[in-house]
Amino acid sequence: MTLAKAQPGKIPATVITGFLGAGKTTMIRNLLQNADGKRIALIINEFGDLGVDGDVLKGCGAEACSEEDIIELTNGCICCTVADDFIPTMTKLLERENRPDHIVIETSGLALPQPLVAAFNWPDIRSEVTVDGVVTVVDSAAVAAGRFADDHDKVDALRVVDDNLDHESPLEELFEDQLTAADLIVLNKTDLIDAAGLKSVREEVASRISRKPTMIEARNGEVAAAILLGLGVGTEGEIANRKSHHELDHEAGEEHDHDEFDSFVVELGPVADPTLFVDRLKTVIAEHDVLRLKGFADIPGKPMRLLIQAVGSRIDQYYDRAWAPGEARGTRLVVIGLHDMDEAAVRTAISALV
Ligand SMILES: Nc1nc2c(ncn2[C@@H]2O[C@H](COP(=O)(O)OP(=O)(O)OP(=O)(O)O)[C@@H](O)[C@H]2O)c(=O)[nH]1
Repeated sequence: MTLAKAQPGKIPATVITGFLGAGKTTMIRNLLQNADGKRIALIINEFGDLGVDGDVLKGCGAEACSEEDIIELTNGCICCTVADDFIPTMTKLLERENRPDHIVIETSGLALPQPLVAAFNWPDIRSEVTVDGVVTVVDSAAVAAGRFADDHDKVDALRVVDDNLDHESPLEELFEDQLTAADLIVLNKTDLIDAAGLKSVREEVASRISRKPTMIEARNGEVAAAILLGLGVGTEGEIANRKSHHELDHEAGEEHDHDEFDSFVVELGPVADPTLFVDRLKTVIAEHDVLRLKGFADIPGKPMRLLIQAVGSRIDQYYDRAWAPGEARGTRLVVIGLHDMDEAAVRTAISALV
């Protein structure tokens, strides 16, 4: 890949984006464990009030990135808090005596990468850092299952009765916006689909964007550091040509917000039977169309907490670390869905599982 536009003296920053649960944190964890001796500072932005990603990454014990190099931005989606949150964080990072070799930024699964990349054109940042590249992680199984494809016939039919329906679904728009910003697309979770499925995912992804960024395939986010880092694009100089739906709408007078999505945290007591709990959780997720659920469960008699990760109704679980001395044991799950998700009903359904 070309290094022509790499800027000597500036710290390269890689922006990693992709929809909820695509595998961004998993890919970064793998990167930190195989960083070819680079010292990496990590800025993580998560949607939902429970820093699960930060916890997962801090617990990975990789030498490339100590705990002080992991910075969590928790005041909402990074694309909306660029001036208040991201710029001051970057400035502080750059003032450090011991500067990192590379900065990796994980956006929330609901963030538009464009405003973040554009922030690298701010004078204080531009002189010191450049965007090495934007990497968009795709959940190939979710694409194959039609998660991001609107039923256009249905929408067209609804539009006949409601002219205000001029938007694609929020999922479809975000999916396209995150692809539009990409310098490299990682088609992840290839283990969950067959070769024919993967071929149609490639075609579908390609059909969503006019540019042709490189597309690679991965499982469990296993992509070599030499591929992810060192793209040398300087994306901040090109981002004006990769406008999101929201920027285009904004030019037409509409504002961007995250009202289309909602999140809340459910706190529960101990979970006596984790197998049964997870099994029933799948049903709750499917019935209420929960997009993403993640958190930790307290299993009586176990010294470790159980990490629960659901993307749609596919759930992974493993004991990730021991409860720390003095740490209050408890079950805490963050739930993310579309804004019309019935929070009270989901809370009641999940609470009934323990
Ligand atoms: N089967 C399979 N599961 C995967 C793969 N990559 C990630 N996962 C699982 O998918 C779930 C979500 O992965 P994350 O890495 O947390 O996804 P994310 O994009 O960081 O999620 P958000 O930060 O919530 O947007 C976890 O349970 C992962 O173990 C993969 O290639 N195959």
